[in-house]
Amino acid sequence: MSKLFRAVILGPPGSGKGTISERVASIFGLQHLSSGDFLRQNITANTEAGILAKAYIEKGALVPDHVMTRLMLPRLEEMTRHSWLLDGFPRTLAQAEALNSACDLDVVISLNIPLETLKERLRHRWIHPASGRVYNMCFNPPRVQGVDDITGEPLIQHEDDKPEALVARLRHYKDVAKPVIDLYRAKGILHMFSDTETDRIWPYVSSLLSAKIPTDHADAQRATTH
Ligand SMILES: Nc1nc2c(ncn2[C@@H]2O[C@H](COP(=O)(O)OP(=O)(O)O)[C@@H](O)[C@H]2O)c(=O)[nH]1
Ligand SMILES: Nc1ccn([C@@H]2O[C@H](COP(=O)(O)OP(=O)(O)O)[C@@H](O)[C@H]2O)c(=O)n1
Repeated sequence: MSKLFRAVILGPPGSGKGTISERVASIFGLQHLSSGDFLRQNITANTEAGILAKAYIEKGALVPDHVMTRLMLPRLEEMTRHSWLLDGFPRTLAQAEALNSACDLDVVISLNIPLETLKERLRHRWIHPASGRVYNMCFNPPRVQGVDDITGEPLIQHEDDKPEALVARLRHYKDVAKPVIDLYRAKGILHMFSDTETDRIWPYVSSLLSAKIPTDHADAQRATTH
């Protein structure tokens, strides 16, 4: 069996993790595991973890480490036969250490986007709450203003994407993420990308993954997903 590929994408809210992950999933055939989407599914399904997490997310706070690891590690267990790209987890050093003890990562992609750009993007970000689909009224608008392309249901804006909550949230992200980035840098698997546009970062991410992902594996994954 060809070797499985394990990657993590790190970056502040609005840095383009979801956007890049979707491209990686469709082009390289990796499973995109978004902890934010998984949290939202758990909230909708009223699971124990979902009920716990909801109170934190509504306040714009981070969900505690033990809740996140109890949610995500079993999810990764289910994926032992797949290659994946993990988006949104780990967010803290404790989460990174828990992930370390569960699996070996091949690559960590870290998105370094200027604060002004993040603020501008998140101001325009709207989501379809049931699916987690993300739109940007400038960069990636829905086909019909204000409604989801697939279901036609209304889009909403996260409380914590509204300008008042944003700056504090982005500052806090930086403090919490620094030791996680340092850990992966020390392991020699960190690849940092800096720009204001996803479309300019994408070619570099794509060539990194082309070089790292075994070709037979990428072909095999694509064959099973198409
Ligand atoms: N203007 C602009 N918006 C972008 C770009 N890349 C992503 N976005 C939008 O910025 C918002 C945040 O992107 P997302 O992928 O959700 O970031 P995440 O929070 O890191 O997962 C979304 O509304 C995206 O559609 C870009 O290069 N330019
Ligand atoms: N490891 C994680 C991932 C998400 N979350 C929470 O879930 C929310 C949505 O996560 P997300 O990854 O979809 O969105 P952003 O990081 O773009 O805000 C975050 O704003 C956090 O409140 C968390 O607390 N810990």
